[in-house]
Amino acid sequence: MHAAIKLSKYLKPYKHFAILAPILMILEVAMDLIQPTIMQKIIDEGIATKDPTHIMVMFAAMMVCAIIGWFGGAGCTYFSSKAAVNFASDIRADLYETITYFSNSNKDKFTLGKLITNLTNDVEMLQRALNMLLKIFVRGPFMFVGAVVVVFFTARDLFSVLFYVVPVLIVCLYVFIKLSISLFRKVQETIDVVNTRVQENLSGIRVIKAFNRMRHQVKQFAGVNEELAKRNMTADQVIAALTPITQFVVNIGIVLALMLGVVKVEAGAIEIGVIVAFINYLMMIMNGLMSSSNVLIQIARAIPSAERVVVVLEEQRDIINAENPVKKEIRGDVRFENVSFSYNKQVEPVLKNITFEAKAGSTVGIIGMTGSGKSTLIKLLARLMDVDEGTIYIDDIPIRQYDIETLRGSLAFAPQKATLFSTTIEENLKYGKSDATEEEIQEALVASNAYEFVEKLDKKTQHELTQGATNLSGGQKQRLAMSRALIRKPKILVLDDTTSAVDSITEKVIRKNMKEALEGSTKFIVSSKISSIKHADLILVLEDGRIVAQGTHEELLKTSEHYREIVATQVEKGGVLYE
Ligand SMILES: Nc1ncnc2c1ncn2[C@@H]1O[C@H](COP(=O)(O)OP(=O)(O)OP(=O)(O)O)[C@@H](O)[C@H]1O
Repeated sequence: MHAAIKLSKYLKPYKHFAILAPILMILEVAMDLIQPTIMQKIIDEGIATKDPTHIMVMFAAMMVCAIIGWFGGAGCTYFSSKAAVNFASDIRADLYETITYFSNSNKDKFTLGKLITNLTNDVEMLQRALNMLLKIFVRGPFMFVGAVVVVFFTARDLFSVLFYVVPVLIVCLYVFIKLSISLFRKVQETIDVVNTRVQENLSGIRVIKAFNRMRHQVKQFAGVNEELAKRNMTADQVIAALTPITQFVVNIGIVLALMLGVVKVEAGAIEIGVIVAFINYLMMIMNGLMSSSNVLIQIARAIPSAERVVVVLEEQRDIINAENPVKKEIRGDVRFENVSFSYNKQVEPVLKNITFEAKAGSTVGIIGMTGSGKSTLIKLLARLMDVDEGTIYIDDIPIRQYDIETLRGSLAFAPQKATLFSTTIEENLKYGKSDATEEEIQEALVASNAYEFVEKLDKKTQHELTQGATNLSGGQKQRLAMSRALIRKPKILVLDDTTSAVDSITEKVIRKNMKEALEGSTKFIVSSKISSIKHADLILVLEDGRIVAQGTHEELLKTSEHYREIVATQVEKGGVLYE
């Protein structure tokens, strides 16, 4: 419930619609409530006394009520939908923005499947609940109370029937609401599991095929799918049983009313029309109670969704701007001073006491065993995470003091996994520089040695990439990701193992082009290949999160046993060292 209150701020801009909708609904219900009384008057005062004028007048009154009621109902639907759709759309937009700004550690707290459920299913659930709340929540109680009051004044002789019927109806509905809340909560949890499975299976479809695990995956999915179907079925069956049971209770009420009514009519206490009107009101009482319970069920279903949405919206961004952040242009001097970092604060740090200095325009090569902390080190430079201890300086200013946009705007990052988007090659490059000209695009493609293969494509830079750029080879993807970084002409360029899928001749060309294109930029090149980093002005050798040696290739050959070992292994394996 707390979560629902927190989300109520999203309704504020649409409060006029949210107020108008129930008011119009009251109008519709009021008109509905008048109808049986008019009908009673037609029977008792018109038909019984054979007075056609009275019948016509009452009929006209009935029509007027019906038209006003229709306007009330239609207006309520229009305004409630407007409020609910906009409310949900704003929440969805905020969720998307929050997730987009998530840092690595924020993101690690949620599975992708769960975030997708948040953005789709949960928001949809909130929209439906609000729509129903605005439309029916007023209708149900108002119709119930209205019908009871009207019966009290117009059919008091039959009022006692309500004492038997209404409590039974209320108990039935209470049991159903309780049952359906717990059933729908289980459905929601299973949807989460299904979404996570779908997301994981589809993104890993190639691995699944390569390992011939299709049957296993299909079987595994069938398991969760069956569970979801079972839970949905149980919940639906419970809801479906509600109508016949309440109808049965109401039918008993009608029989009671008829039995009592016949006695009263024979005794001359009431007219027949009163019985007809009473039966109508009894149906309204049932409808009123049922629609109230439907709304309560829908709200109960939406509460877990609201809670999950609020958890994401309230996730504190851990990478934020300092007060009065520095926005000055970056030159590119980088200094790490005793930097330590851990993903999980409970365990040993992934990086320990990292200290080095790189002058603007120089090239830093980072090499080390897998898992030694190379990618982590450069992610810290882009402030994708913040250091736990020590300080990273750029141009002698701690990076925490920079405006994040200024910092990231001066930096270009080509990550280990070349993530490209499902749009054209040109648009992908424009992620690097949104206003890039045709010429700049060509230049960047040439620098990363991607020009030739792009030229061979039918539509060249207008070639559409599939999701995950599966219509490109690994090396082509890497080169496009590099073009996207190079097009920015950044002050600091970070390439995280971006040539692992590129042959050594192509790599040599790229290195040469990059040197020319980015003369003044500081370049960080992470690689497991000596050939990729041996030309660097400074090479950092990482082992188990520590820098065990640093210097130029020649210096390290003399001073570092560890470096010599890496070189020796790569020579043994036929690595190209001296091209
Ligand atoms: N998001 C994360 N959450 C928790 N631990 C992580 C995370 N990312 C990396 N690690 C751990 O941090 C350590 C360093 O990882 P990192 O990716 O920096 O190594 P690396 O040297 O770049 O390895 P590789 O050459 O295989 O890419 C590893 O032990 C890894 O398991």
